Amino acid sequence: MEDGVDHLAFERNKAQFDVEDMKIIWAGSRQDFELSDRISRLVASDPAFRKDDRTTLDRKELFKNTLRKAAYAWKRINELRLNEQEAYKLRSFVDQPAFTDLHWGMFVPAIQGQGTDEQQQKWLPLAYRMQIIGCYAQTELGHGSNVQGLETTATFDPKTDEFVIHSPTLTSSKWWPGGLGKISTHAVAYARLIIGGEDHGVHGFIVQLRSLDDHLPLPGITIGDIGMKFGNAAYNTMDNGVLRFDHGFTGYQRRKIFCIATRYSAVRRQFGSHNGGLETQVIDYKTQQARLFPLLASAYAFRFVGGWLKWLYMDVTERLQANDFSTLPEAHACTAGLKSLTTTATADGIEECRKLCGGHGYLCSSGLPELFAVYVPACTYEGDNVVLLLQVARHLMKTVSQLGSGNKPVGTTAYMARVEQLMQYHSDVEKAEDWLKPNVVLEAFEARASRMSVACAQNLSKFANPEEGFQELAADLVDAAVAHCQLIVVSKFIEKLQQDIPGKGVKKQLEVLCSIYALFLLHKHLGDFLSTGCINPKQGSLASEQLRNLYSQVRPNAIALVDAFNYTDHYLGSILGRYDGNVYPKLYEEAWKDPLNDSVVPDGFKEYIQPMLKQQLRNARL
Ligand SMILES: Cc1cc2nc3c(=O)[nH]c(=O)nc-3n(C[C@H](O)[C@H](O)[C@H](O)COP(=O)(O)OP(=O)(O)OC[C@H]3O[C@@H](n4cnc5c(N)ncnc54)[C@H](O)[C@@H]3O)c2cc1C
Repeated sequence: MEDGVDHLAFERNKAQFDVEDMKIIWAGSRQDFELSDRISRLVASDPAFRKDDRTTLDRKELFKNTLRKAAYAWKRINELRLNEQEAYKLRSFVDQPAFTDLHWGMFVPAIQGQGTDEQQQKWLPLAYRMQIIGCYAQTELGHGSNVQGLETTATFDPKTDEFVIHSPTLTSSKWWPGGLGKISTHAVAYARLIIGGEDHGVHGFIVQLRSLDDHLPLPGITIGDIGMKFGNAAYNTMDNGVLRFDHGFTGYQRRKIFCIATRYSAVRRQFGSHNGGLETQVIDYKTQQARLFPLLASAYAFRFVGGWLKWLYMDVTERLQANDFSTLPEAHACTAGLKSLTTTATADGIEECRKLCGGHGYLCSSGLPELFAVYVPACTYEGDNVVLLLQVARHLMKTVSQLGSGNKPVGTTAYMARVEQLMQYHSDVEKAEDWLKPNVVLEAFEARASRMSVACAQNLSKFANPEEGFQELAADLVDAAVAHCQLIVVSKFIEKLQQDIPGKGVKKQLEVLCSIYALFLLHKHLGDFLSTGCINPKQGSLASEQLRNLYSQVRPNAIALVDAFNYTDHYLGSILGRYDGNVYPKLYEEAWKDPLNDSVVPDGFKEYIQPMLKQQLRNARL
């Protein structure tokens, strides 16, 4: 394999659609594509942003390296006069979790969203210029999901007109906030508001943590990093912190893996050589396709539901401004459920992709171990995924209970209004191709979701105490919530396909991917569809037959479909996923860069190994 050669060119020539057109669809618009393309190339071409040495650095070196990159990124953002959107893209393509993520993603939005006018005027200009650096300090050692259980207190002192923030117990120590451990000068800290001895529940307070001159913690504040986390490098670039107040005073990557696993599956060959010819590309094994292509389809499905979520957010914001709260509970359930569904599927998908890449997927140079370690906590932070699904289930139970009351279900629960019809539904699929009809798929998903919700509601009604019933039936409720959320993703993919989609062959590919996504879910959750009586066993096997046909259709397009993500090799950070497919020489080259290969004879040989070989361990100093 030579350098400068596109080893995947034969794969790219097979594509039945125009990959440049798909890049635009993937990005959302030509403008979004051009922006991402420009900024990702800017980052990739700047040696200051190199990241291939990350897994070999010790924690202190890694952390300092993160600080340097964050400072350099901010310098470039100012020098190039990047706007907010460009700056956000630049930080994303630097691709190294840092305190700045929390500053811009949680601290600033918390002040914008929850601060008073006075607080906004005081703190936002400083935060925008990074003259103060902030974090979001909510979780405590004793409580994460249960926000109402937080123990930190903020007691109003009328004599000084100040809030006294205090950590009364060990378990009240703030624990986990990113950027808190070593860097943040300020925090939006959540504490119980106590006025005149009365507890007014949990509120956010802007608290200064460190001196703006010498960075030392302010009096009464004990602060530090919570220690090493999962994996090498990975999230260890972040100073997740611990904080205790002793009466101190006060005043917010999944597609990479699919790209890596798809490209490598086309490069990797095992068995099947005839008369000394080439062996079989592992991507041509049907088992590889059945594991890989649903993941590829999910990347597109989640991309489109993500675009729709943006719209939902804007819609709810506009309504709130007009004092219209009618869609808020449904929008909350929707965002909570989709966060849970997509992060769980992606975390599981990363491990599947590692296995799809065989042994080499276990090497840090594959990029997969680091991606795994960085990504998996997303199932926990910003709301534990099971806790979030239980919130969705509560909303679904409320929706079902109100069905007869004239309270019409809105948005993504609107299908529930047809519950009587959906309870009578029996799929009319007779042949495998029937499963390609969007309405056939949609109705089956609607019937399954509504029947699972109705069954839960019926079982709940058997309990004298509804809360006891909710606890007892929690696992079934979570399954019902998952069914509802999967319906949302499938329906939004289908809606996207009803729009005008320009570009040669693009729409056809998206139709194939949409069918794969939906039929794979149906295959995986066949038990749900059968036990609720939405489909019969024969129709289940017709869906599996159609799925196999669809895998054959996507096969020639697989490489082009991941090329459409338009990732630079820098951003992808994986030898297995290289655009040019030149995997083996680069893996070999990379191995020699490991610090263990700095010397031919390893440190420790003389003291420990030589005495063993020479049968002199008895006298050795161990
Ligand atoms: C990498 C990382 C970064 C983070 N960054 C921040 C940050 O910047 N700021 C911040 O404030 N916090 C941060 N956190 C904390 C994060 O928000 C919490 O970890 C999260 O909210 C989950 O809470 P927990 O850890 O208490 O889990 P727990 O709630 O203790 O969950 C433990 C188990 O109990 C289950 N469980 C909990 N409640 C229920 C229930 N009612 N019914 C059924 N099952 C239940 C959960 O499903 C889970 O299986 C971060 C965490 C991580 C891992």
